[in-house]
Amino acid sequence: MLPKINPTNTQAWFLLKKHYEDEMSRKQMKDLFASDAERFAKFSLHLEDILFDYSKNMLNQKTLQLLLQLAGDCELKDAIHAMFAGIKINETEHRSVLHTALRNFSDTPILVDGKDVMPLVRKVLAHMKSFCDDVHTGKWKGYSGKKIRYIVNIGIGGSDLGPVMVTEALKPYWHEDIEAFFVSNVDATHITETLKKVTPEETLFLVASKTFTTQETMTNAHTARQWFLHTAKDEAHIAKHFVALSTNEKEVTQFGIDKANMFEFWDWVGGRYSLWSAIGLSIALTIGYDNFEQLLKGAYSVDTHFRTAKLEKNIPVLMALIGIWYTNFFGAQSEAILPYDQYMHRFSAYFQQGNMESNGKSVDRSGNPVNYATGPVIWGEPGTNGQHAFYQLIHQGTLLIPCDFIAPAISHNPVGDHHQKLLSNFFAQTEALMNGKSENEVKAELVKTGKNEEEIKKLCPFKIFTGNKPTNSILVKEITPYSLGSLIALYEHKIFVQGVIWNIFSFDQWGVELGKQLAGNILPELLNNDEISSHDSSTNGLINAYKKLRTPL
Ligand SMILES: O=P(O)(O)OC[C@H]1O[C@@](O)(CO)[C@@H](O)[C@@H]1O
Repeated sequence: MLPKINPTNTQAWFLLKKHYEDEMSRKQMKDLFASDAERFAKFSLHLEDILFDYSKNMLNQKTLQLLLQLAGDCELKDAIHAMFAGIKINETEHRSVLHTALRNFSDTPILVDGKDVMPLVRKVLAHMKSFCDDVHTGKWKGYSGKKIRYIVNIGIGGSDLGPVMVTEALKPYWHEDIEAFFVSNVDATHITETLKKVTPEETLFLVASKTFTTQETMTNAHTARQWFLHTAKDEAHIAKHFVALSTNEKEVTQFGIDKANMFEFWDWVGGRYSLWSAIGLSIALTIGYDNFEQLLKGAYSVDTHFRTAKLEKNIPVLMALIGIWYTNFFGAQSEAILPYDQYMHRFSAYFQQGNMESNGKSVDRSGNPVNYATGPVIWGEPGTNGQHAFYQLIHQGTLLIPCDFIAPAISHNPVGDHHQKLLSNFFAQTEALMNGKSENEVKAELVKTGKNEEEIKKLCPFKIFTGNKPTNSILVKEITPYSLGSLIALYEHKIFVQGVIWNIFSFDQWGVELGKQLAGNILPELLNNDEISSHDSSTNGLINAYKKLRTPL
């Protein structure tokens, strides 16, 4: 069990509030730098090939000390131990939380209900490896004797976002004979457009679903099955072109996939934490099992850091505490993740689910409504594109938006000076957000343009940058399977730490149920032309308008 401590009742919270009101709410970051030449050295950390620079934040040593005291008051260390030890901290679903077991390269057994899960984990990994080898060598062929060339992963949420993000981020590592596609939306456009690009004889469908009951996934899987059989004819050929990634053997076999073609995982793996499991088969098939294993090892390295590093030197803990500082004391309501790497274009989307489905909660671990803010909105786009879309608001808007800037020092595509131009923006943006541009600096610039005093007076207010906009900078040597695994694990553990301190349950997702339930009620109403009056006037009005617009059934 996790402790049930309301963070606002801790001494640290009281002291942090006072520290914010008396000191930090009025502090200028540029003054913090001006008064301490060693600020960068003091507020940055290295973890293998990752540099985490948290110096461009609205904090000083006292802030950190109080945030770490908050972690102590909320018994964070015990919570970390509890997760790794397989204690059922997902209390509302009576489950352990052990995505870390999926990448446990130590000899340490991990017990769930008294049974070591590691033999099971290793058995599935071995099955994934041999399957990848068979597909890549052509030992596993399609029904007409052709090698598998196309992988189509059919899944949604955690059964899609992780594989998509990782295979996109690691495109330079793709197996030369494999092309991967991902279908998630129940909008038939997604499966229709994908099936245009593949052939039944050369395609392997991965039906990825922890529950194997998700409407979108099962609908798309049946459509893919019909499409396949239209050419292949014989249902016996299904076995060569459909595999299942799931915890639910009963539903898998009912769908018509042999359990020998099922790659299992377990209920102690949350959907949004499942890319390390059998859900990662699409990753392993696309980049090769050895690279998939490097991804696991990169995450394992961070797990070890997270479990053993002192809190003050613990990167995920610091990421989490800095986020709490802005969310709960500065009133920030969102955080931007801005990877300066085009391959990483789905990284922030991945953590929309990871973060918002974990910590988008308003009831604490005792079942009471919280009286403080919890999970922020997570969003972002790759740099430099974001600079031409929303940086105006980050620089000069009224909202405080803490940003994580991520960049590789080495590009996979070192064409001309492109990478240096990308990095010059990566460095410049956090500098500009921190320093801003003062009225005097603006006036001096405008004088040089030859504008008269009246024009300068009029224009000046619009060109001032207040600065003091907080950012973390994460500089990675290169985006590789290993370093990507590490980056993902850093954010996973940040989310865990925040959930512990916010006294919420981060590993269930009851909030996704109501919409699905009501959609199930409405679906049969759409399958006839009758006028509907069973809902509120808006829902009735919309449904009836739809029926008038569409071709009558
Ligand atoms: O893997 P599955 O069971 O098909 O669930 C898919 C997604 O649906 C959810 O919204 C839960 O219903 C996400 O938590 C999950 O990742």
